[in-house]
Amino acid sequence: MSLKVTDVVVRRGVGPVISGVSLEVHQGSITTIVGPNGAGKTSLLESLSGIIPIASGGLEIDGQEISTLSRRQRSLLGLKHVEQGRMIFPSLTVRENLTLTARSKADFDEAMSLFPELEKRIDSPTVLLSGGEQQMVVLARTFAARPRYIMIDEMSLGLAPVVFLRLVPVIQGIAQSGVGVLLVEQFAHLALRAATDALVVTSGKVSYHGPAQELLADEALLRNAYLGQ
Ligand SMILES: Nc1ncnc2c1ncn2[C@@H]1O[C@H](COP(=O)(O)OP(=O)(O)OP(=O)(O)O)[C@@H](O)[C@H]1O
Repeated sequence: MSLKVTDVVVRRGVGPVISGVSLEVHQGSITTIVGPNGAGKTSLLESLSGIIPIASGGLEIDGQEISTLSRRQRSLLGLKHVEQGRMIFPSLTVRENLTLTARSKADFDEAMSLFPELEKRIDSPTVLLSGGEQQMVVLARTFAARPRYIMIDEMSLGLAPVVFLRLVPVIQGIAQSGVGVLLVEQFAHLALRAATDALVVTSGKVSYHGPAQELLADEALLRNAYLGQ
C-alpha cells in the first residue's frame, strides 16, 4: 500500500516548477522532502492534493489512479494535506475542531490521545492556544478524519525548534498507526531524523531519494539540499 507519484510535471505561470518527480510513500513510513527556497516543494504537495493541476504524470493511492480527481475526491480517498499556516477555526474550541472531522467517538478519542496536553484545553477556543498547541489541534483534527496519507507543509512555521520537537513524536505516532507521511520542513535536520526516507528536490527535480539516515550522514549532499549548490 502506497502513495505513488510517477514522473509528475507541474506548471505555474509560464514554465514548469516540477519537472518529472517520482516518489513513493508507504503506509507507516515518513518521507521528508528538503530543498532550497523555491525548489518546488510546496507546489509538489499542492499538485498532489489537487490545489493546482498535475500537467502530466501519475498519482496513485493504494493502486488507484487519482491524478484527475478533484481535491475533495482525493481527500475522501484518504489523502490529506496540512497546508502552510495554522488552518484552525479560531473561534471554535478544540473539541469542536475535532468534531468537524471525526466520524465516531472512537476516532475523536484516538486523535485526542495523541496530545494528552490538549485535554485540559478541550473547551477553550483555539485562538487562545499557543502556536504549538494550535498545530497540535491541526494534526489531531487531520488524524481524526482517518487518513491513509498525510502531507504536512512547514508545520513549524513561526514555531521555535523546541516546540516543533514536541510535534515530531506525534508525527511518528501517526505513521506508526499505519498512515504514510510526507513532510516538508524548514527544520530539515529534525525532520530528517524523524523520517525513514528522504527526498531532495532542487529546481523542480529529484536529486536524491533514499534513506533519510544516509542523507543525514552525507555532508555534501545535505549542503546541496539546503542551498541547491
Ligand atoms: N502562486 C504562484 N504563482 C506562480 N508561481 C508560483 C506561485 N507560487 C510559487 N510559485 C513559483 O513556483 C516555484 C516553486 O515555488 P514553491 O513555493 O513551490 O517552492 P518551495 O520549495 O516550497 O519554496 P519555499 O521553501 O521557499 O517555500 C518558485 O519559482 C515560485 O516563484
